[in-house]
Amino acid sequence: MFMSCPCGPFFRFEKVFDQSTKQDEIFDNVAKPVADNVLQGYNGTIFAYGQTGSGKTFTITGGAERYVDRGIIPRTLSYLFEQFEKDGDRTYTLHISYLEIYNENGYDLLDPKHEAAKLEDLPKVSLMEDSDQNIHLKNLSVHQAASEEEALNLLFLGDTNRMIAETPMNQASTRSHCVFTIHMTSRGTGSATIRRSKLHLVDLAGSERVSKTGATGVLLTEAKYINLSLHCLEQVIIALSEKNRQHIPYRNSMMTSVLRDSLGGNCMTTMIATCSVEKRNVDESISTCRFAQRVAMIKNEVMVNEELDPKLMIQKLKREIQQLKEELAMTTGEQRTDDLSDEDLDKEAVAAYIADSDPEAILSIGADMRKIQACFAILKKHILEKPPSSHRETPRRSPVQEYSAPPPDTSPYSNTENNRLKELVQQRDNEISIFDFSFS
Ligand SMILES: Nc1ncnc2c1ncn2[C@@H]1O[C@H](COP(=O)(O)OP(=O)(O)OP(=O)(O)O)[C@@H](O)[C@H]1O
Repeated sequence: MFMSCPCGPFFRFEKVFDQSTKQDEIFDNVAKPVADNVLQGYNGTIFAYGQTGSGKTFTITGGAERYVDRGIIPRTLSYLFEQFEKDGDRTYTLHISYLEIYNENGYDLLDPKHEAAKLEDLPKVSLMEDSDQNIHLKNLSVHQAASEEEALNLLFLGDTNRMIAETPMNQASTRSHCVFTIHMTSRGTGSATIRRSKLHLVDLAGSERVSKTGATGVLLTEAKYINLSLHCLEQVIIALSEKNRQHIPYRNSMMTSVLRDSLGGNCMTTMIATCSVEKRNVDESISTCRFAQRVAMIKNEVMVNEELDPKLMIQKLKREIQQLKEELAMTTGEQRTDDLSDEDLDKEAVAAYIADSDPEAILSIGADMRKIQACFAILKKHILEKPPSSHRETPRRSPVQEYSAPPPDTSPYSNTENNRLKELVQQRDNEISIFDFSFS
């Protein structure tokens, strides 16, 4: 679709919606494809950008008066729960967080103790970066919603907490950025793999230039912060749309830090540019279109976010070990415990082997990982206890004289098969230790 004015620049967009467009059409065209991808395990972001009063909040949250005016957030929640019901093969869990960024400070809109309180009373959210440069939001609460109703109640709580201030431009203007995030996890029945995806639904503050708002005092400060953060957003967008650009200035504002993944990361991002059709706002509308055009040039690479559930993995490995032990007992004809008793290993034969200076001496202990490990332990202890200078030469003895040959293999399986099974048991044991260690 194209958008142009007779005398001005020419823009090309994926789709253009006019004033008569209804909310269900916006949802079907814009939000539903993103929600479908989130259900598949991809991250998604939808953000609305445009000047004050152009319809960002109406598009993202909706109008409060009529049910048909519900915006993208309530419709997406409703759609997701509908899909959870339909999909009998997977179990879904949904959590919600709601962040407001006002004058470069983050606030948790879902703190139940502070309903309708002053914004400054809400818990302050700060940014933390881990060693892998992932951004974490400290103090932002995340709430589970088990049904559409619970999710809508959270949205309502957050919206009640949103800061509303009056400016000459608009009587109910949002002077902050709001990020409503749906965190979703899902697991296929009996599978140890979990999918985690996130959907950010973002309502940015008005993008108009400070001079146009006629603001002074606190409102001027707000406008400056808004302009600054939108400027930072613009800088990030420009950097991302330039080929071979090394440094992307995400850290310059809280908004770009939070949306780091959505802009140029592992995320399917959709921007809705809201424009006023009034003649006096034409400059702002052109500036919004220019920004949208730049955003459209960014190419993100996305992947499904899948990981192994450590608890289920441990259970699975333990089951596998038990089965392997049973199989091993069948092939060797002996029930083996994890511990090695004194009778199991001929320690004297091991000591004689260590003392034997014949480089070709052989120690036969059978194909038993427990015995092999015990021999290594004895050998190590011996090396650590005896300094090299104290080694004494021992008379050469023939290994044939000293040790009897291993018993013939009478089992229906070969030694190679037994060894393979024992090694598998050992390998699984090691994997469990790693998992136990990681989650202890
Ligand atoms: N498509 C629409 N249909 C009907 N009313 C609309 C539509 N879009 C916006 N409005 C109305 O216009 C007014 C301003 O819209 P809205 O609050 O969504 O603007 P905004 O871009 O979010 O402004 P701000 O930047 O100040 O938050 C509201 O009263 C809203 O109900």
